[in-house]
Amino acid sequence: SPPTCKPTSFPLPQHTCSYPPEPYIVLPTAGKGLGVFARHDLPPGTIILRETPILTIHPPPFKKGTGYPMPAISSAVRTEFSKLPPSSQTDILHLHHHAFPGEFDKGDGWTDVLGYIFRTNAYNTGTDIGLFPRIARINHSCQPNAAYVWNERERKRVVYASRAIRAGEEISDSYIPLLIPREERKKRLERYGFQCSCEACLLRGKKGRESDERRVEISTIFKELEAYNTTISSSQTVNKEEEKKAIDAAKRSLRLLSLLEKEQLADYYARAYKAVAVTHARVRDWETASVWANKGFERRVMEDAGSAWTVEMAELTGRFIEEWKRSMGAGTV
Ligand SMILES: C[S@@+](CC[C@H](N)C(=O)[O-])C[C@H]1O[C@@H](n2cnc3c(N)ncnc32)[C@H](O)[C@@H]1O
Repeated sequence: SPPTCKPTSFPLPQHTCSYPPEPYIVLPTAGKGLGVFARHDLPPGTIILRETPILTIHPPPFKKGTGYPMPAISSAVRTEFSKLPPSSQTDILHLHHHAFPGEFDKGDGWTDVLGYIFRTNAYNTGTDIGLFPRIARINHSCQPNAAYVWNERERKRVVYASRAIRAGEEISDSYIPLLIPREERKKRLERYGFQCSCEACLLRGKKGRESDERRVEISTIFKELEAYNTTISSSQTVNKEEEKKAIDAAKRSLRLLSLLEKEQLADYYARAYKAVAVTHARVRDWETASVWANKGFERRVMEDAGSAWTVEMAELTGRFIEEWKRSMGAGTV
């Protein structure tokens, strides 16, 4: 049951609650270190955490294959760390870190621990990379129930429930792109020092292959549809071939939805809803286009009400509804 605000041992102004009613609690897990758990049922869209980075660095150039060079990362982190107050330094030093066997013996040893902490916990902050000590306690899943967005205006990372989360359930997000097969995901997770044991990663044999195929197909359909959906105009004249292409694209967008739902990849729903809306606008099915544009808008709003994506979906929804009304003859004399 959700915790109640207990009376404090000293009087607070206007008897305010002594702690914010956070929707999560950090607890030890079985085999994953600490983890973040829902204190009560969290409907999709519930904001779980909003956090400003405690430390950021401007990343050195990324090297394909080997990633960011660790010595440069460590040195940048050490510089920023030294500017922080002791309480923030303690928060950072308490974070979990993973180092590969032998890394500590290679010379830099413990002086590099900040680099390993950073490698294990950091997230992007727009153009930089930063540490968020509370968000850092969220464990990974390849079928996560929470998603995140970087809010540039507030300079905060926002984590929200992307699916319904039950009270007591562990909250998970993803450290890696998810539209790749299990073996590739496994490789990408190596730097964090664990093997994912989410439902998707535990599938074996035929079921495992089918899940991999679905993820690759989702990625292919996104690429196809996003390349195709660059322009839409209600008054466009189309020849037979173009019309057929448009019908196929609308069908593919519905397949995309069903694949995403099967894989429960809610992180990608907003992107898919836009693809469904725009492909249906191209075949002048304004009702479907309006409904899915509005769903996309609702998803984007829950991430960040003021983002360019939210504004775009609001505009598309308005436009498609106008076309829908026109197609029904509404507004004509
Ligand atoms: C960003 S931290 C997450 C919080 C961490 N569990 C802690 O105790 O602070 C990343 C580390 O958590 C652990 N971890 C995260 N997701 C995991 C998972 N799905 N299975 C096992 N360990 C996981 C790994 O040790 C990883 O290096």
